[in-house]
Amino acid sequence: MLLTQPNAAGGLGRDDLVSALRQQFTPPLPARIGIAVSGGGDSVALMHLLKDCFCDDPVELMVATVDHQLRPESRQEAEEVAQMAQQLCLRHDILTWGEGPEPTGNLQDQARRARFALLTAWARQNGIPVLALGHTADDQAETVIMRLKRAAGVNGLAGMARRRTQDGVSLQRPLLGLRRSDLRHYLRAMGRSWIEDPSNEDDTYDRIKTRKALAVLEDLGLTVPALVTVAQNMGKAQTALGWYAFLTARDLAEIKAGAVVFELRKFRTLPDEISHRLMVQALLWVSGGQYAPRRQPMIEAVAIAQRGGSSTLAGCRILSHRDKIWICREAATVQQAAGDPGEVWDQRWRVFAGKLEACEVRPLGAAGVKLCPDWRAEGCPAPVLEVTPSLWREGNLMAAPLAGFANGCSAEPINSAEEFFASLLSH
Ligand SMILES: Nc1ncnc2c1ncn2[C@@H]1O[C@H](COP(=O)(O)OP(=O)(O)OP(=O)(O)O)[C@@H](O)[C@H]1O
Repeated sequence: MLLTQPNAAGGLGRDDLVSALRQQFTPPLPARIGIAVSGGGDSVALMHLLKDCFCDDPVELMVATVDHQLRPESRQEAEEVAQMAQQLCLRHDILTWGEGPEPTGNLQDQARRARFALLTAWARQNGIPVLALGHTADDQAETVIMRLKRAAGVNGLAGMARRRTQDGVSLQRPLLGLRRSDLRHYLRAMGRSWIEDPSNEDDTYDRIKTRKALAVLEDLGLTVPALVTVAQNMGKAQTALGWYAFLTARDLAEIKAGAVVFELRKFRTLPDEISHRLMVQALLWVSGGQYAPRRQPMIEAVAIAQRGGSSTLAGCRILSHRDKIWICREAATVQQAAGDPGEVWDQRWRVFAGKLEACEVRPLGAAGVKLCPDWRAEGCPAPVLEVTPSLWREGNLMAAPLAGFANGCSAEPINSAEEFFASLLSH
């Protein structure tokens, strides 16, 4: 829903905004809601409106600001937000980025990823299940334009999700149906201040250029509400495609020895959009990665697999073997993985050593597979077993639970098969 009707004063009134926001939180209400406030107008408005929204409910609001330390004034701005929160009697924390190694590459992207990591870690530490972000309809429209520029598909054009889960925290964007101008109008009317980030005028940023271009496009009728509607329509198409991909996976996919396995004959006949979705989620599930590989390498990898060939992508090996396609870990990525029994190994397995003592968990490797006389009985190609965990003592293979040599040991996957299937519904 996009609220646009102005009141007599030219913008949505406080009550309209509070009621629009309240509708975004359906019962049961969480006991705590975290609010990510940069100090900009949107997130400051979010903080004030949420305070009004939940004044009669047993919901504790807590605020956090990330200090990226990328501008000299960032600390002071974070402290200003702390004061704003204090005036509303809300607890506020400053989370500082930059204590790790010097970032390289795309700084904006890294700052964004670091911000989400810091905010979700803060939420988890404080028992906060829901974290509210201040993205508005204008941000959504800008996102759609920026993704059009990258020739995005359905998922990209669906824009930012109203809700998504990251690291066990529900990230929500309750202002996504509201206009930036209405929020500024509200803040001014209530005599509230916010911080104007000077980079919001900096044309070297894509987003700022897009914001200015949108003002021109409005004259052509390519308005924020129209772009938000496109995002909503694409969101519905995304849900439908996710559902179709899920049902397809139930029909042609299985999980074996930590690998995702597709029936080649059925996989070949799928529409591109569906084979692509299955492959992306298989790669993410196997590698534990968070971001889908780029579109072109993905298209090539799917085409190779459909022709019965093999390739590597995103830390995984895509292997066609007889009538199946196997997506398993790439040997080079696990070669050095070593750990103790009981610990998480390669972020995906936990190996239990039974009565065996003084063993180390390592990949089985090609040499290890040859030491397992019954490996063929497992029905997996050797490269799939090579990257599974096994137990070693002083250079001797003691157990390979996934290659027919359990020796009283077992290996449990950290991510369940159901998580693979469910991931198709949410992407
Ligand atoms: N440094 C930060 N600390 C906490 N939350 C942040 C920070 N930067 C961004 N956010 C969150 O992400 C949302 C969108 O970020 P974006 O960079 O588009 O906003 P902004 O221009 O910094 O400010 P605003 O959205 O508040 O006007 C913000 O509304 C806020 O909820």
